[in-house]
Amino acid sequence: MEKLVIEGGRPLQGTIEVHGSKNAALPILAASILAEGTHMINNVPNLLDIHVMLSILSALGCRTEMREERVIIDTSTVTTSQIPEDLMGQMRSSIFLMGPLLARFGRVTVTQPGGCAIGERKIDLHLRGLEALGANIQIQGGTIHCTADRLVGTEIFLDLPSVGATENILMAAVRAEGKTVIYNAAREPEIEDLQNYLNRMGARVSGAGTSTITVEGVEHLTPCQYTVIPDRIVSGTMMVAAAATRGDVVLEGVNPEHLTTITHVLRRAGVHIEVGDDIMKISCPTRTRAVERIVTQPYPAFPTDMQPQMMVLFSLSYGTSIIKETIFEGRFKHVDELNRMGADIRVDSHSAFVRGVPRLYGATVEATDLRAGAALVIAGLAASGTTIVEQVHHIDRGYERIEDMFARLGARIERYTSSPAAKRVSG
Ligand SMILES: CC(=O)N[C@H]1[C@@H](OP(=O)(O)OP(=O)(O)OC[C@H]2O[C@@H](n3ccc(=O)[nH]c3=O)[C@H](O)[C@@H]2O)O[C@H](CO)[C@@H](O)[C@@H]1O
Ligand SMILES: C=C(OP(=O)(O)O)C(=O)O
Repeated sequence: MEKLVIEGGRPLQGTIEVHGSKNAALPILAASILAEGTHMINNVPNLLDIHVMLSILSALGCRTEMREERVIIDTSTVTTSQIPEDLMGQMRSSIFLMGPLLARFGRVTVTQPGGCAIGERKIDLHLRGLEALGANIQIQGGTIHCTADRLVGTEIFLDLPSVGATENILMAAVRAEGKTVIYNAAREPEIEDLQNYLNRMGARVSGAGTSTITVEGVEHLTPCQYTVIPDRIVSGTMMVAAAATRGDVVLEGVNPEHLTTITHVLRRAGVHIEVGDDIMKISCPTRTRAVERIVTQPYPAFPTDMQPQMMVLFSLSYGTSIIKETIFEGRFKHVDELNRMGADIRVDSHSAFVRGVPRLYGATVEATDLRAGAALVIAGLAASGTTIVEQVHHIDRGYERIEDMFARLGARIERYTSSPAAKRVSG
């Protein structure tokens, strides 16, 4: 069990480069199955979820190798289209293998995916989309058997713009016969990145980034080299951390277009933000002010993956802010932990009422999921005294050694493996 120990109260200062996007890299790695041969994917972050995806690809028979931020995958040696249950359960993104395996081999067997415990997270839209393309789906106990002699393009209307369902259906449709149109598709930048990778391999996809995606099926795809986009949630987390500690931070290698909503909310709170082509400067010399109300919604609205982190900033702002969470019904688990650090947050149904306090205080808190964990780290950086964040493995799913990232900006943060004697020190 690892924990982070943070001595708070130091403004973050300096320059840092943001790593590649987890949520773009995961479906892209899964999509490599669609084309037989050797793929080279660059700017892949060194994260727990990425290693789980590589383990799944290896279990299927692929040869995989990760060197620094480059992944090489040879998909010509696949021997099975059944994903081991223990790997399926380690993350939500294991479900991304369904579409590609079905499209290439005509069959796939999976169990329920794992992932952050932030809500029910059904997969009905994934399954219905694959069925619409011609798949036969049998569910026995917890196992889902999916087969198809052929996939045929069709019109699919998603009841809600699910990111994962859009990506899964898209990956199956690229090798279906004829034309598929996905209506009410999710519009996240990671879907556009997947479209670009698929098209680089010879697919004919258009419309990603809008709510209608059109796919003209092709028989064959060719492996290629591709570079993943920067992680907009890691970028946003660093922006909020800079603001909450009243620091002065430059982020390099970011895509400011993907951060428009977060930038807008931070500016309303009084944070200074300068924007260049792939660089952003965040400074916050004085205490921020409340933002009356934000609502998490599908892109381009405010992202649910930034809700816990923004709650920390609001906890320290003048006045009362309201945050409404509309995507995941169980994504307020960080509230109790923040209140233990001196925050004043009350949850009523899907809304959190955040009354700003002048100061947070160090405490021992538990990361219940990935972004809740990131929020607690920010709270610890801004708080007076010592904060211990437990269950760090959740944070490692989405941030490349978060303690190193913040230590480079002057934070006092250390990771302990089992006992303080076995600590690894940063900063
Ligand atoms: C790896 C990845 O990219 N993860 C992101 C992806 O997750 P993920 O793809 O799982 O999120 P979805 O967009 O699918 O989920 C949105 C909502 O749709 C519901 N739903 C989804 C699928 C389905 O078949 N049935 C159904 O009811 C979910 O329970 C949730 O309430 O988008 C989320 C919403 O932006 C982000 O928080 C996650 O970081
Ligand atoms: C919820 C997240 O990831 P996942 O969908 O992989 O659980 C996240 O990245 O915040």
